[in-house]
Amino acid sequence: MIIGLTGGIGSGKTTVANLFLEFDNVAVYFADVEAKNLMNTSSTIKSKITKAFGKESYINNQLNRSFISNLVFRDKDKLQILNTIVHPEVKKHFQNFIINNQDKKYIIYENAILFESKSNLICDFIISVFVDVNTRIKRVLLRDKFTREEAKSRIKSQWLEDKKVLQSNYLITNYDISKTKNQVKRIHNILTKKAV
Ligand SMILES: CC(C)(COP(=O)(O)OP(=O)(O)OC[C@H]1O[C@@H](n2cnc3c(N)ncnc32)[C@H](O)[C@@H]1O)[C@@H](O)C(=O)NCCC(=O)NCCS
Ligand SMILES: Nc1ncnc2c1ncn2[C@@H]1O[C@H](COP(=O)(O)OP(=O)(O)OP(=O)(O)O)[C@@H](O)[C@H]1O
Repeated sequence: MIIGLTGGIGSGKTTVANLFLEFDNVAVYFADVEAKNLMNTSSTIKSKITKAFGKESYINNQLNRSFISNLVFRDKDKLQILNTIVHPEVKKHFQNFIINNQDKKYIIYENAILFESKSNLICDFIISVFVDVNTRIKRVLLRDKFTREEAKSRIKSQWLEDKKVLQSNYLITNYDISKTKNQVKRIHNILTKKAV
């Protein structure tokens, strides 16, 4: 059983995904982490990115993230090009992860842009993590070196939260972390029964 776990930047998906990782028999795939690894290791992705965005895309064989983010979060067409290069490879990589984790009760697929990349289509159920946009911006500014404008430009490149929540099966509101943990336990109990 594949469970999509999504939410906009700074909503707390990774925090929630790590809570699911504490249960036995649950595997978690962190799509953004794997995408970043693949962008540095896959020769297919590297040559396509270099062709699309130029040689400056890589420094010492590592993705030049500030260069790419300055391009793609200001220009929807460029973001679309990047997504078209990266996402098919992530999807292939995830298929292998599924094969290697067939013994698990269920697999959590954590992805900031689950709906935007149409990865919701491979999920049996979807969980959205939600906090209001001002809280998200505050948390992102605390966590990253982003400016407020950089955080906002990423938010603009993602779907509105309402649209995601309406298409989700479960909602986790992530303010007080102890309440978040209770919601995770409740959903885990439901999913464990469904997986039998
Ligand atoms: C564009 C890149 C190089 C910018 O790197 P940078 O270090 O500045 O930001 P970082 O990776 O920490 O991303 C911050 C947040 O931006 C959002 N974000 C990342 N990629 C995307 C995207 N393709 N579309 C919309 N939002 C995105 C996520 O909420 C993410 O947590 C990087 O985000 C990237 O490699 N993105 C492509 C991989 C991808 O699509 N990941 C999303 C899930 S597969
Ligand atoms: N309930 C909470 N209370 C306070 N801070 C929190 C809470 N949940 C998460 N955070 C913090 O908020 C920040 C964003 O959380 P997290 O990295 O889990 O979000 P995310 O949705 O995965 O973001 P991104 O899309 O950018 O990867 C982190 O610094 C995290 O420690």
